[in-house]
Amino acid sequence: MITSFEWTLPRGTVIKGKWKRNSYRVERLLGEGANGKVFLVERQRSWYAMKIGADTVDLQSEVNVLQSIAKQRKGSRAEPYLVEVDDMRALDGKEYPFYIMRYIRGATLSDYLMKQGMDWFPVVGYSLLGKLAELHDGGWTFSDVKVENVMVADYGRVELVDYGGVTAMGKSVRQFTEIYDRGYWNAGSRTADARYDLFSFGVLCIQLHESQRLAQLTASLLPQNRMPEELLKLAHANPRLKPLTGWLRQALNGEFKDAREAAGSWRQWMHRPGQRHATPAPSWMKGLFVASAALLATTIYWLLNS
Ligand SMILES: Nc1ncnc2c1ncn2[C@@H]1O[C@H](COP(=O)(O)OP(=O)(O)OP(=O)(O)O)[C@@H](O)[C@H]1O
Repeated sequence: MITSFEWTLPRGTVIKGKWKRNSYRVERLLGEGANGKVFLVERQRSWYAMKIGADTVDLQSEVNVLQSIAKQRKGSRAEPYLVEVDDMRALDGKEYPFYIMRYIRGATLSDYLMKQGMDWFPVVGYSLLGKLAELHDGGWTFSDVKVENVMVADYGRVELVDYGGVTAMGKSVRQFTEIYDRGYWNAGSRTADARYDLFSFGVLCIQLHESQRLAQLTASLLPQNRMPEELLKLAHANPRLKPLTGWLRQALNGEFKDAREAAGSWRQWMHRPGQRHATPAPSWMKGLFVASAALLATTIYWLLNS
């Protein structure tokens, strides 16, 4: 595996693309991984995310996928994800490829749930299934579904990041993370299909609720004993996941036809009697409530005094 480069870009650094000549001002590092570093950058008062690649070939294949997805979505009203592709020269004198993408203003999945509460898990899960279904409709699998690659914006709206693993259906999955991988759990091949992502989604649900036990399990199991049944035991022992065991069994055993069917079944689970719903009021509504209460108090005070 190619590891990321060592240097970083201090706040205020201006990056000028070698070919397109557009300039971007660095605000801060958003994250980094095996394929490169992602910075928050500004250009003409708009924020973007800039991914600088450690390896030209890897970044190019990610860009190719993003370009194909963009072509398929041409005409859609959604803001494009891929904005620009270029090269830059770093202080070490070497050239690095980069691409500019839409900045996703949100928290990572685990941070979001930690802050907003686990009652948001069903909503977020449903939104993620919808995102996967959209990608599958275009003939792609995300392939590297994992907690780190899911960001959540307001009201539980999910965005996927890191398109480095996206694979055309029927091809071999190239980028995956062991514990989320169907092959690792002896539950099927590494051929990209909708069920591959649904399997990883199932592991993600367990990872969010039982990360420690899942880590212990993977450390203790012999490779031949890794089976979906072991994952389901973890789910069954968790009070929040227990009611979802039936759904998880279908996802982990590849029994859903596609992500839409899985999402439909998830929705039924969400709306089953007794399920707690996350329906917090939007912040503007809370603000409005506070303002009205203050206005009422002032009016009463004024009436009493006049
Ligand atoms: N468009 C974006 N908007 C906001 N944050 C982003 C965006 N893209 C990436 N990030 C942040 O940067 C982190 C690293 O990005 P990314 O996963 O693409 O890098 P990577 O090198 O491919 O990582 P990995 O080793 O997981 O493959 C993400 O986990 C996320 O926190």
